[in-house]
Amino acid sequence: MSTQLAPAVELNGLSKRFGAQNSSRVVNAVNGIDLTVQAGEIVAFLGPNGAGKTTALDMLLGLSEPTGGTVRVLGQTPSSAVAAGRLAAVLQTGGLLHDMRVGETVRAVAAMHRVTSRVQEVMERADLTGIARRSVGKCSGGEQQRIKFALALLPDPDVLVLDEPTAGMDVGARRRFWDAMRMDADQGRTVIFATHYLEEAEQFARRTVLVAHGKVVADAPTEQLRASLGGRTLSCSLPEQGREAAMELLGATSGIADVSLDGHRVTLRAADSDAVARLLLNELGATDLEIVAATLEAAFTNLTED
Ligand SMILES: Nc1ncnc2c1ncn2[C@@H]1O[C@H](COP(=O)(O)OP(=O)(O)OP(=O)(O)O)[C@@H](O)[C@H]1O
Repeated sequence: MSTQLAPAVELNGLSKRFGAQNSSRVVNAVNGIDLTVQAGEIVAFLGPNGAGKTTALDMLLGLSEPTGGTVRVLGQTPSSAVAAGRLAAVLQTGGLLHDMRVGETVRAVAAMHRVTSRVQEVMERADLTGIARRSVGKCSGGEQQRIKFALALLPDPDVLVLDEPTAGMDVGARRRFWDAMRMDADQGRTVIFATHYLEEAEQFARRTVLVAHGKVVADAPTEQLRASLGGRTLSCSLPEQGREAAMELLGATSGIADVSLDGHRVTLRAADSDAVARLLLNELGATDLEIVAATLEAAFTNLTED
């Protein structure tokens, strides 16, 4: 990998319309995305089905032309970045030859790109050395994605794009895939990946770009996105004496939502959990306080609901 001054990725007003302009079947799949990703960042593209993630990534990779706006990768057009081996991808589609063995596949593509010296390293990075002699056709979906990951690593690209790389994998396969990815990303590569899995964004990306209806609806550190949008859930036991009055007070306090009582335990959501915890413990005699961060799922639902 080489150092560079230009941002890793720059999307300006990126748009893609399918269908003729005046036709009733026109789809604005991507609708004016502005995004700058600096070298070394790991960014999740998170969004529901049909949000426009794949369409945006295809343009970022130069696989399709925007109908509006521009794409620069490391200051170049996507196709020159790909040709220079600086941009590579793991896509959902795209064939591997099933009759070839895993190691053979990686060696053949390495020979094509004249990078045979990298075979061993990428086999290790993608956790393939244990299955090098297995036929590709006998590999599980997760293993086949790791083969594609190895092929993408061969040119030692500065920017790696992954479109839902773990779609269809079970939890264990997903974890092994991300373990391999994490080891690699620690080397300073820029990684942009599309996912439906909220926990993948949470566990792997420091920054999350939330996409809905072809637009960016949020772009923030993943941690911050979750905290600011979802707040936290607090639950505690309230003493019987004064419980009714306490419930009334909680219900009437701004910044507190969804107050409910189950037996002697009250559960609520709060934006400022520290302040509410103080209120519960110091003023209302609460005990056994539990505070849980909202999931990204909650943040996601808040933001993408029409
Ligand atoms: N070739 C095409 N012709 C017409 N419409 C298209 C075409 N490709 C995509 N679309 C539409 O554009 C919208 C965005 O699709 P896209 O595949 O980019 O979404 P996505 O966020 O990647 O979804 P998923 O998570 O399901 O892969 C969808 O409404 C889709 O039906």
